[in-house]
Amino acid sequence: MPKTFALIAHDDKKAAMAEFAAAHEDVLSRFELVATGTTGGRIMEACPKLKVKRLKSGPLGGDQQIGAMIAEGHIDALFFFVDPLSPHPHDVDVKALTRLALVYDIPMACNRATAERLIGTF
Ligand SMILES: O=C(CO)COP(=O)(O)O
Repeated sequence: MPKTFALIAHDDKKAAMAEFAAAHEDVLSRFELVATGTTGGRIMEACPKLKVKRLKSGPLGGDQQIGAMIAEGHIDALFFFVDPLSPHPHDVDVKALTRLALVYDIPMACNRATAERLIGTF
């Protein structure tokens, strides 16, 4: 059974996420991928080889959906490029998601520098 990665990026970090995914397209293509709605669309535009299951957009519940998948044991790593310089209306959902990643001890990369190191471990 292939492992599943969750990919999420705040608006100011979506370009970085698309670049990251394109740089690691071959590695990512070996895994099941889920993403919040807009992030998933950007990744698929940048990476024709990747099939990404798109959930709801973050502010409309996508972060919560990924949190639920973590709680149910369906996520093996979380790549969440967080923008620490902008306010987000769904900040409580972001916090709930990162909290569940901590509760369930899921490898979590919240910036590109960490993501580059984490992806190298798979
Ligand atoms: O808001 C997000 C993460 O908190 C991301 O959602 P989108 O990928 O739909 O923009």
